[in-house]
Amino acid sequence: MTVSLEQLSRCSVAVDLGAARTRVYLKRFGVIVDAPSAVAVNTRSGALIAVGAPAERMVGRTPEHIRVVRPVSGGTVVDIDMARRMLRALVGDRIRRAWRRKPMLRAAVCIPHDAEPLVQRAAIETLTGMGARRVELVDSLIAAAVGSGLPVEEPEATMIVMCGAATSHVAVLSLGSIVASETVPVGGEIIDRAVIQHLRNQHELMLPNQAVHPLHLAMSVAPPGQTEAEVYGRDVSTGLFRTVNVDTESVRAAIRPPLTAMVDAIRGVLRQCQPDLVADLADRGIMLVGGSAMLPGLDSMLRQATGMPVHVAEQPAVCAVEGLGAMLEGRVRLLHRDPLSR
Ligand SMILES: Nc1ncnc2c1ncn2[C@@H]1O[C@H](COP(=O)(O)OP(=O)(O)OP(=O)(O)O)[C@@H](O)[C@H]1O
Repeated sequence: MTVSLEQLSRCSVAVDLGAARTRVYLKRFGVIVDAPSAVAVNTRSGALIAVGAPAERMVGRTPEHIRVVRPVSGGTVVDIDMARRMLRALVGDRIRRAWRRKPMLRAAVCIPHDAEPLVQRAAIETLTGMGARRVELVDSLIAAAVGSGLPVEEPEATMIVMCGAATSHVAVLSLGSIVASETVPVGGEIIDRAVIQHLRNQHELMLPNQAVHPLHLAMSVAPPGQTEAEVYGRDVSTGLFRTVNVDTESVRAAIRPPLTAMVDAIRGVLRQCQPDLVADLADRGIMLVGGSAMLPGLDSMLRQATGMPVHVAEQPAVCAVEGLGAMLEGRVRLLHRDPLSR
């Protein structure tokens, strides 16, 4: 997977198809889509009922003939037809009209660092099926590093930890390329499951999926000293609705075990690096990107476990698509002329 900045500057659309969210950047407009990667379908007629946020709100609330489908899993398009229908509905008229006017339209897509050829093919087919004549693939780690403002083109090591929904990637970059990397199957979904399990064990409460995010938010905005958050759910034995006050410290403790895999991956990547690179990283530290980077306390936990400075990107969730967009707009300069390679 190699693509030059010149090839990217000819693209007009950048797409990041994630397990949790789909993001689209339109040249000269910026991010025009940032929506859940979810589609609600009528299983009898095959008709699309809702896409994005309205489809996600239906999860767990659908009658038998409606199914909420997620066409992307772990950064891989698993249902190409549904992914195309979802993208078409999300981008709306703006891109569809541009696509019709300019049939030679090129698109750039973020692709997971370790993507197999079949995964690459699925991403390309999704976009060509929508009318793109050429699709450029860019490593999502490089795109996110650019989007988070890391000086990827410098002869200096930078470390990025991309915390997604299904997976997290740890990588060290230097001179526009990835020097060392590891992927762990830990992301927001596993963390949410650990929270749900904790409430079931400690409070005999079945927490609805939609209530996990407000709990994260309550933990992040809790004033110092306030250690409780109110959550609602279904009582395991009576089946009735009830609310409980949850000790946020115990929730933090419950999510620590899955996060240790992330720390192990950081250590593994450091072991693969030359001492000069590790010395750069000791100064510059780790940049956290991806939606799960917003998990309250993740940065301090990683700081404590690694002894390195840890920073969260300004807009961690959209770093990859913003970085790819910056490449399309020609806002990225590389000191060397090599293609952006893995
Ligand atoms: N404020 C927040 N606090 C904690 N977690 C959050 C927050 N906002 C989003 N998340 C989590 O971030 C995850 C989504 O991250 P992101 O948008 O980077 O995923 P994605 O790119 O779709 O996934 P992947 O890279 O795995 O394909 C979800 O699991 C969500 O629960």
